Amino acid sequence: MPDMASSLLVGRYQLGELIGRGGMGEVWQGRDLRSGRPVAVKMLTPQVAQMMEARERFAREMRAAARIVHPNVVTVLDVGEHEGQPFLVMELLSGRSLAADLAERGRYGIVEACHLLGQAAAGLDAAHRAGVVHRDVKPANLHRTGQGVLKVVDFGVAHLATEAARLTAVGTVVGTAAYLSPEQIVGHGGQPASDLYALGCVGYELLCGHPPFVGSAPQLVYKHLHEPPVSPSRYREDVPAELEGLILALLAKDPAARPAGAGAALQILSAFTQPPARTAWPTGSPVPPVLRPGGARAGDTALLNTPDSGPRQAPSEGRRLVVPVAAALTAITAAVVGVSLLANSGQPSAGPAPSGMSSIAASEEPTTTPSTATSAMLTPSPLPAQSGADGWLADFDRALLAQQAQGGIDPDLARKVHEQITKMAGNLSEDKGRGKGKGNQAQKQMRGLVRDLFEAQRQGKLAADGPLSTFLDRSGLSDEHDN
Ligand SMILES: Nc1ncnc2c1ncn2[C@@H]1O[C@H](COP(=O)(O)OP(=O)(O)OP(=O)(O)O)[C@@H](O)[C@H]1O
Repeated sequence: MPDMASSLLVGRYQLGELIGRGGMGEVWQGRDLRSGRPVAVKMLTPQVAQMMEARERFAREMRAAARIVHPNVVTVLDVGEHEGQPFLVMELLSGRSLAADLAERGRYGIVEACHLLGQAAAGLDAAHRAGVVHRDVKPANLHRTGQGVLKVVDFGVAHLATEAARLTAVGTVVGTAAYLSPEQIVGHGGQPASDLYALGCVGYELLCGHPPFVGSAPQLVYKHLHEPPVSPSRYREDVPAELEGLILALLAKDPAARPAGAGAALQILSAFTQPPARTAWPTGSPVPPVLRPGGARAGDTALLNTPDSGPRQAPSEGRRLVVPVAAALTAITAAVVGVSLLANSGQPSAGPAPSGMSSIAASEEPTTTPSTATSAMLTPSPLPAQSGADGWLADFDRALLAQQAQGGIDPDLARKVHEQITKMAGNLSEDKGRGKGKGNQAQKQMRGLVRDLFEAQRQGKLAADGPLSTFLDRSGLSDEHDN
């Protein structure tokens, strides 16, 4: 590959240092001279470019990827060609990939693994809802930023080489084939369920320190197709049975037997994570977070209090799951059915919204700003580091998804809130890139959104119990709202 250092792409993107190399190309630090924004630029190798069935397809996939605006998905900013070499421009991430993290740490504690996996599931859920399938979910494509936010990267790039080519290409096969679903191996991949299988492989690796199947490429192919995975609890006995059930369900050979969607997986994972670490409003607001009287806190329960104190002895061969996979699947299905029933019945809606109701809860179309009348009740304070707000929004969205999976929120309201969150995340990301934070405006929007949800709670559109309601209570804004 030609040395691209200091190159100027399409008169706009100035390349700096090389960040790293992968099978498809190189990733460079860069700067968008038009906006001044620091960016990451992925240059595809000429070989990969030649393997592309059509350049229009690459551009089409990248445009699709650019539509996914979510705190757990890297933002794609632009796509182009430099002297015949395709490139894509992304937000520049701090931190490192989970692959690099895993290489150093070996494996994760239960709560941390679920937290990371939950973020990956949230990002994939957003992509699938936007009609985009990743096709190459693996630790190298899950980036953990310096602020601890996980971002799914490399959407839509995997199609550039066919699965068959990737299976035979020396050097690329082992890393990728370890996460390849059975249906991708036989050439029927490219559906959301394939991403769920790969997510299961990643979850397994986070918990056990290695993916479910290891070996040479032909061995991996055989095992993915025919061999049942060894239960994670055989490698570490502190894996809760329900979590093990989820991982094994994700690894089902038959795509139809996997959880119905990434959102369903997220719901199960949420049960194992600490109450979000950043549920407190990220402003350093003088108002302390409101904790529910008697509410459980991270580490209070034996279930959550699972410090990872290094390798443990494998439990005996005879160990059985306390909750079998079928039960976990039933729980997942029930959650999903619950959501669709809710959508049909329109519950828990409490009838038409009164005219003075907030924009989100009452209007058909989502709006970017909350109604000013009640926003004025909340006193905005300056936003902190925008990275803090990123994480807060990611937690917010996870809590929303978990609440939705429980059927505790009006589906229409959930959709609008999700749109608001993704819009705010996009605004924050853009502001950060331009180096000029619209902190006050973003903060106003977030406060307005919280206020709208308290209003929705009063109207019966949001259940008072559940992950989102707990998140709101702990936002530290509830007593501002009550005043
Ligand atoms: N937007 C980004 N900001 C910062 N670093 C990034 C970004 N995207 C990718 N990287 C990093 O660049 C390096 C190379 O990434 P790349 O996607 O080319 O390779 P890979 O994912 O390791 O392998 P492959 O492309 O074969 O799947 C990795 O270390 C990755 O973490």
